[in-house]
Amino acid sequence: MAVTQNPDAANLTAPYDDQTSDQQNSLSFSSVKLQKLPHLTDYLTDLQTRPNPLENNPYFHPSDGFYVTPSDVILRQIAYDLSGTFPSPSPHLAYHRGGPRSLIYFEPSRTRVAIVTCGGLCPGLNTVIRELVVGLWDLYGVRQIFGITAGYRGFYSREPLELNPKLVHDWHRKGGTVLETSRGGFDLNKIVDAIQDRGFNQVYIIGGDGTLRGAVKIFNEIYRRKLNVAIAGIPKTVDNDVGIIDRSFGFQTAVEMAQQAINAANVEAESAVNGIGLVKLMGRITGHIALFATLSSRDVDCCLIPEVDFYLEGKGGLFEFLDQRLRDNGHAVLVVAEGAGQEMIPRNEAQKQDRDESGNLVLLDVGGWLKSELMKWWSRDHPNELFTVKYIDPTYMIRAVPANAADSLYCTLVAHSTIHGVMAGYTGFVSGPINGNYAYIPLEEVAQTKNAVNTRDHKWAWVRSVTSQPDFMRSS
Ligand SMILES: Nc1ncnc2c1ncn2[C@@H]1O[C@H](COP(=O)(O)OP(=O)(O)OP(=O)(O)O)[C@@H](O)[C@H]1O
Ligand SMILES: O=P(O)(O)OC[C@H]1O[C@](O)(CO)[C@@H](O)[C@@H]1O
Ligand SMILES: [Mg+2]
Repeated sequence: MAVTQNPDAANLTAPYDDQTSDQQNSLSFSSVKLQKLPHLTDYLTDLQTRPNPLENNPYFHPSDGFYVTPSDVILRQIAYDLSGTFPSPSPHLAYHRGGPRSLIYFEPSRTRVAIVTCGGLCPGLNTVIRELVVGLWDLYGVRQIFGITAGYRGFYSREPLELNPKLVHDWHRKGGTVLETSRGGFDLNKIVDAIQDRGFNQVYIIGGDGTLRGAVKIFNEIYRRKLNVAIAGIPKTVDNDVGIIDRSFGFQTAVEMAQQAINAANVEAESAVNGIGLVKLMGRITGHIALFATLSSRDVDCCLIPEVDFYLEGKGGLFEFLDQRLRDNGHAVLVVAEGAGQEMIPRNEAQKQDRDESGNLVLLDVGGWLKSELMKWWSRDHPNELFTVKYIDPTYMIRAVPANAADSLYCTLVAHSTIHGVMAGYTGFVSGPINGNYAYIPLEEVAQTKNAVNTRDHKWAWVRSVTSQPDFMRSS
């Protein structure tokens, strides 16, 4: 078999820095910049290729166009203003399209796989693990597949769990992760030593922003040691705080689960005199769950997220708004993301330092604080009127469930897309949907990019239009 260099490197990664502004404003192939993807051949130049075994799989009949080539790309941006009023990004960023390649860089019988889950739970974790195992086994004939238990620390402190399709066949029905997860315990050298000692040559790391930052370090160390080991990240973020990809698996399930809490809050509020239903939803630094749950509910009067400052008292404040809603409707429903309003809640010195095992700041309970402030406000301003606040905190109920149908489909596609990329020799990458199409994105780029709610785009305007809530801009 011929010795092959990374086919993408030579042809498609030319710099496009020196364009004129006219060229920058027009979308042509010459103004598209393909994001370079690390490949094992970047540092192991004599790797052999072999035909994709799907070629001989009795259930597959690869037709023309079945295999994805290095020139198949997904554009990052799909909305453009052709009048040129707003500058379009230049160059137009593109990523390699996910999918099977005609040549692969791994001999299936010598492939040894590790799969690990880290960070908080997310609906669909078990489905992704299941699909990785079944996909590697059925599509590529890989037989040595192991689960690393208890997150990153499991690499060096636990025996790997051998996985096969029979063992994982019903895992998609279970919430959580059968492999178990944890926070903290990231010891780079011990992890890479364990990967080397146990002979793993493909490592699939499923986790959120922290996990992906750890995966970048693992990839860099593997690169430094020049090991024939591919590292792939699969973004898992129920909060949807990881950038570039459309969203994570599990996010839609969490939004759907949140409806039960909002419905209950609405029933309680409607059934009381001057009733307020208050729901706190997950969202440490981003308010996507609260935002999407609000948009899909129609019963929410006000949505508070970390990206939008708010205040309680005075003109244009939350209390004035709620006073009016209670006068108009007799009840109101408030949805608050857990990371909202944190700077308004008094913190003692110990609470200022309080971090979880991974170093994430431990948040104070914004729902409990809001309830108590609401009660104080009402008894001060309306001492003789009935008032009720029913506070619902569904916390883990929105994430400790199996994925819904849409998220399950996502889990299958992301698992298979990642397997195809790894078998093709890509490493240090993440697979995820960009504008609905699965793409391969450099791990480092994803790990560095946060996905905050853009309060200047249409989604936040939709929230304002369904709730008619204040913008909390103080008039001077
Ligand atoms: N900057 C970092 N470098 C190396 N490892 C990290 C880094 N940040 C976090 N980790 C490790 O990644 C793992 C998961 O991190 P974390 O608990 O922050 O969850 P996460 O992946 O961000 O998921 P989520 O935000 O959904 O809970 C932990 O083992 C943690 O030690
Ligand atoms: O209690 P745990 O497991 O640390 O997880 C809580 C955090 O995890 C997240 O769900 C992110 O995964 C946050 O929304 C939440 O603050
Ligand atoms: Mg995180």
